[in-house]
Amino acid sequence: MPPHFLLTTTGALLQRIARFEEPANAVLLQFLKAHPRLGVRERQQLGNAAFTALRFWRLLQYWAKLGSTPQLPDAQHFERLALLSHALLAQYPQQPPAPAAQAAYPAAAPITDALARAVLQQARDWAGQWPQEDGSAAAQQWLGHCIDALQAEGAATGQASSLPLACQHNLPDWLAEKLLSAYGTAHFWPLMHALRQSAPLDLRVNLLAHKRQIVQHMLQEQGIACEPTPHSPWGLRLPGKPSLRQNPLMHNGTLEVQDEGSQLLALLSEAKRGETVVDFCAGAGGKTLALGAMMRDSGRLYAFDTSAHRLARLQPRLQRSGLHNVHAMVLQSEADARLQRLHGKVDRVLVDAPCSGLGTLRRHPDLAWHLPAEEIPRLQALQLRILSAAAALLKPGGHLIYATCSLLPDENEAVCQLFANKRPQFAQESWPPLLEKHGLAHLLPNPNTLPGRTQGLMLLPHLHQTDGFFIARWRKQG
Ligand SMILES: C[S@@+](CC[C@H](N)C(=O)[O-])C[C@H]1O[C@@H](n2cnc3c(N)ncnc32)[C@H](O)[C@@H]1O
Repeated sequence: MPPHFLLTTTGALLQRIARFEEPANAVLLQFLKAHPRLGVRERQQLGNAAFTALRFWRLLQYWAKLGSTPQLPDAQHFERLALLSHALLAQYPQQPPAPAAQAAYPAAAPITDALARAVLQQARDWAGQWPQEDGSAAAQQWLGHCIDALQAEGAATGQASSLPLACQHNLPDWLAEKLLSAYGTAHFWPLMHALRQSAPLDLRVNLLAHKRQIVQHMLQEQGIACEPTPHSPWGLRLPGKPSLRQNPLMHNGTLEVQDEGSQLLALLSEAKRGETVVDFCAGAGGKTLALGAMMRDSGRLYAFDTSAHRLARLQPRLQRSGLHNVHAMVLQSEADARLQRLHGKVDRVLVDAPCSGLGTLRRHPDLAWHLPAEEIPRLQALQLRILSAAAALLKPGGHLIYATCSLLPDENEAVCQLFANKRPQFAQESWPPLLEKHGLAHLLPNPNTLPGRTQGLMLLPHLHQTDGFFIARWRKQG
């Protein structure tokens, strides 16, 4: 049972996160700094409970408010959320089903009434053990009311999951509607299951340093359990998510933290030795480093971004990586006049475009609440502008790779379509042969089951155990 002070502390943290002014990760870090007396285990429990609350935000709000008129004072409301999130944490499976495969996630709402009852009962049992002055009786009464409501609803509907839809998808309505129409129920619910779990810790082995197998042994010798990632030839997955901050393999550039989907995106851009390659939206350089290793530190690799702050974070990583072929440049905008020098000269351009980031909801469950629906058309226009500017750099026969970590067709297929309408000289490359070449043909889901996915490759947490990524490729005709 979490001690009562941990529940009040979790409540205080949730109250800050719920302003949705800053990313939850940043709020958590500030909060932990301000509470130096918390032990290692308590810090971990606090973080896990806060992120669980964010993953089940609407469900927990619904339960916390049930039977409470007038509205509860804030502190009490957030303490209720805290109690429920700790109970959910104890009851909801944190790991993906094994073997993690499409069929393993049911195409049904994640919270069955049986699971809901177990969570509420767990919370009630804990509240029953509190001293009276901590509000034991009131909490038990409220939770009893929630259990009765669940039972009544279940009896009325006769469904395995009788909770309101919003309590099942836990997303803003506009977003749930968009995803449901993009993926259909057959994929929407398995996706919702997968997005409710925390992402694994994936590392990319820098092949300029060592082979993956050797690094796997090195980690295992340090007592760190790891296994090769299912799809990327460079990846290691660490199920226990140990802290690697002090690990020499991170300090000497042998390992970089990188989701397997992001590794695949670099792999499928197929950068080669001696080429001129541009990473147009390089950010802190996650893909740049992988591209540089693929090019074996030869040719020229340009890392562009409009954010000096993000690009600055690439520098120490570059030094560790052993790469010397990278030229970083902060752009004024995608229309920066200095880009003209490269027009028609580049073999390959990767556009890892700024996007809603919804494919990373496992790691950043609060993203959905920071994102206004009106942001999507703005992003789409920016994505199209960047893609068009990037296309101008390519020589005939060159390859353009467009990627987002968004789950929304508006930022993916729609952008490809708009680009294709403007630039008929760019021929879309077909995925099956490309994937086959890399032994990755299994990444393509049956196109009949994923509606409208004709333009790109979609990596999805419930199908591939990666963050959500969209990737499209074109070849500039000569
Ligand atoms: C998805 S992030 C890139 C992540 C990066 N590739 C990595 O692997 O770490 C998108 C990046 O696009 C940058 N960006 C935004 N507007 C841009 C523009 N007009 N031109 C180039 N980059 C831009 C952002 O600063 C951000 O770093």
